[in-house]
Amino acid sequence: MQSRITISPELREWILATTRAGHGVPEVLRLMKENGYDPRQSRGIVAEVMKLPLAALHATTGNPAPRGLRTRPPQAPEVSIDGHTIRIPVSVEAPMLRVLDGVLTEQECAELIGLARPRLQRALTVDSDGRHQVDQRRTSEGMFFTLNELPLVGRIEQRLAGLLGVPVNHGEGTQILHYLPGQEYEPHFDWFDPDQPGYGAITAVGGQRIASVVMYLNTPELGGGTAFPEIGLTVTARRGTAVYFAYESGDYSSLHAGLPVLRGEKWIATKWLRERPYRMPKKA
Ligand SMILES: O=C(O)CCC(=O)C(=O)O
Ligand SMILES: [Fe+2]
Repeated sequence: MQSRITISPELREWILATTRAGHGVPEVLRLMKENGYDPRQSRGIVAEVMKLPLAALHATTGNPAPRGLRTRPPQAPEVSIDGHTIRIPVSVEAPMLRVLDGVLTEQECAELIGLARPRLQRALTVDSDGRHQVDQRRTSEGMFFTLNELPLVGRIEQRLAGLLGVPVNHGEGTQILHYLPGQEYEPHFDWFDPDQPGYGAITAVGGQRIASVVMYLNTPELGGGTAFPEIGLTVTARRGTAVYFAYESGDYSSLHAGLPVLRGEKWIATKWLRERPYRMPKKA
């Protein structure tokens, strides 16, 4: 498991000396990339060394599109929405994260699994060109519902929109994933890397991702939780519960992983939200 990045004294000193010598943040980031640093982590490192908020650093590295919408984190102990009482037993501020108990009813979970099962395919991830491709880091099977594809799907989208204060049309289609014993989703970020060549294409519609909601549709017998290794948190996969977390691009505290299922199976529905209205790109 990846652990929190440690910043060596040498690197810290080099960043400070380079900026003192008059080089700007973009130049520092470029040099770090040339020397093999992961650009996604470099921003966080530079922000920390220079005691700058990450958002200020994005301004200096030229993010052309204006900042879009952000989610409104629901507050503990509970929120009532759409006739459901959603309890919030765990809150974290960095990354912004809430565990949401009772987002879905048992019946809704069972119905989603039943609808998704015949449509499962080897799960895909978005590659740097914005195309969907088989990803070795993710061994599960999955499928997507389009926005408001069925009354049940639309109802859940409305519920999440009300809960997080972001209109339904900022959501990507709900994704269902199915994991068998041994299958997992290795540590990753859900935000798109601004330094990847395909970033412009991926974010042309909808902009950057701003938050994820992972809803557990069943309770695996053993394993299968969602781990946040930077903060040492593992959320238990439990039918009807969800974990919501919000992030900015470059926020490495939002690193997370679907831990291997050890016994039984695991079904989740994932909702990714964008900063601007989003619609599915047309098939090529
Ligand atoms: O399976 C999990 O617990 C995490 C899933 C996830 O990270 C994702 O769908 O982006
Ligand atoms: Fe994820």
